[in-house]
Amino acid sequence: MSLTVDKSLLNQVLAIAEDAGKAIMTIYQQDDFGVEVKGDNSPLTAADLASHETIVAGLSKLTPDIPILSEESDDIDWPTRQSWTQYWLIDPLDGTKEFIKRNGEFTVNIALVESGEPTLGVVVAPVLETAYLGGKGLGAEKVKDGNSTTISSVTPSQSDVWAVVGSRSHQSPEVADFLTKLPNHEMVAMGSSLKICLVAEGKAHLYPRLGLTSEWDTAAAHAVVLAAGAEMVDAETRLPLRYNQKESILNPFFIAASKELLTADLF
Ligand SMILES: Nc1ncnc2c1ncn2[C@@H]1O[C@H](COP(=O)(O)O)[C@@H](OP(=O)(O)O)[C@H]1O
Ligand SMILES: [Mg+2]
Repeated sequence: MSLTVDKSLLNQVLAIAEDAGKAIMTIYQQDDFGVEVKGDNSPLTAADLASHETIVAGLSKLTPDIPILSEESDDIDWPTRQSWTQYWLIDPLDGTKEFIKRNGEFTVNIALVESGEPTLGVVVAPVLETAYLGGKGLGAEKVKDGNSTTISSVTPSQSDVWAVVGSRSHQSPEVADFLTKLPNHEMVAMGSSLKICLVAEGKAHLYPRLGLTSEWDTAAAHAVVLAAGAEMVDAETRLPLRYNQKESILNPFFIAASKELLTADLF
């Protein structure tokens, strides 16, 4: 069965992501949630797992034939993944470090990837009560307090101070070096996929991620930013970021910005 990306599918996926957000909030509100350290040294909480279970149950019911790759069930070999033309790529709790710090800057990410391209994405920030949605041919929107607004990326004019967004918990020397080459700019620190969403809604002009991420960290917000008129490119080749093209699940270093800014050859 092949899925059609439409408004109805987007809303059904939003409902699943919101349910996952509720499961996370039940744990967020507890005085003491346990934190484990995973094999890759990253933190894991009961909230990551509760969100994972909720999303897998919801998507399996919605689309029983479409495979799911989650940060919390990533043990699927490359020959199997390589055969997928359509799959759900999810990060049940992106920004686990921000969750543990209780600063609200974490998200639930659900993306549909088709032939390497993220064609539908939902990013929910449960504490901020905000959702970002986007789909190919559907545009991008932000839903806050039940109100939906259309969002689009913005290109800075020559006199604008560029708003550049970067990770709150994972800085890199490469980003520090990159910033020295930019025109007048200010840096905003933010956790999780919210950085890409800030580019999608025009609150940030540029997000240089010159550090490691995995494909589930970016796919959902990537679909939103594409629908908002921006792009995410490999920082070296400047080609659009693609998914499920290789055995490693790691993304190359990348840059997110409006298409116009990326083609202006200013950095
Ligand atoms: N060295 C590394 N290798 C792979 N992914 C990394 C990484 N350092 C950070 N990340 C990813 O960056 C995400 C957090 O992004 P940010 O720093 O922008 O808030 C983490 O998501 P999780 O919180 O889902 O594990 C983690 O997957
Ligand atoms: Mg993540």
